[in-house]
Amino acid sequence: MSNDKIIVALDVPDTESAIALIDKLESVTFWKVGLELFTSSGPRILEVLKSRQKRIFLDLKFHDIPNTVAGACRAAAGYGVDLMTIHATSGRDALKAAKEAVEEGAAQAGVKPPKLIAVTVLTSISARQLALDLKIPSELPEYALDMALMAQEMGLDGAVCSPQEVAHLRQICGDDFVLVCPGVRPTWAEAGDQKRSLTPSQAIQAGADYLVIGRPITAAAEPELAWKRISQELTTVV
Ligand SMILES: O=c1ccn([C@@H]2O[C@H](COP(=O)(O)O)[C@@H](O)[C@H]2O)c(=O)[nH]1
Repeated sequence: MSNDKIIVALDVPDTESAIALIDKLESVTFWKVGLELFTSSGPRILEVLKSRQKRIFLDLKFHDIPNTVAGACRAAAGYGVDLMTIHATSGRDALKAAKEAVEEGAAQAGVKPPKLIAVTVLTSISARQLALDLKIPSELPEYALDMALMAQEMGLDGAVCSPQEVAHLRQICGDDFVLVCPGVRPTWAEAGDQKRSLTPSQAIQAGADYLVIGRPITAAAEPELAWKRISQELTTVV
């Protein structure tokens, strides 16, 4: 089991902290740039990663009307990243417009189009919160599946889901649909704000293509050791 299935979340406040971490964790091949770092650093951080031949998940989780998400996706696809996100709850029209815009933006920039994947239900939301706070009447696993199926129908390449739903989504959405799981926690790590977790080996065994792991590595006293422990755990997965 190769450790290129692990995407490390570069959730740090600025470019300098990001570079320090990238250089410390040399054997990480796939990094996620999210809202915090992209807001502070802008596209510069993507150039840093590309200059080191890293793969990039640009996780900006767009959520807006079709015209606005399409504009954002067109621009972001031009950066030459590998994966991008939109919230499935943007709706059918927005998902379709976003997918078309990704293809256009990449073609205009002369780069390979990134895979566009839809966030189903944030992994920080519990079943209770989905019902009581968000007033969604469906059971959480069914709702996550419905969001993934809508994204698939609109031509998206995959979905973000918690490790607890990934087996079900894999079974229904098929092997070609990219399934990316955050909310992954080794037994020795704190859950923090994640509500629907499994361990790295459980998540891969359940059918995840990629795991997104941040704080268990990046906030560890020794990030290299944490990364090694997780990589080692995955070598046991058959
Ligand atoms: O449902 C989602 C979607 C995205 N994320 C992102 O993944 C990482 C997880 O970081 P940890 O430190 O391992 O909790 C983070 O960047 C989130 O923005 C998610 O957690 N859940």
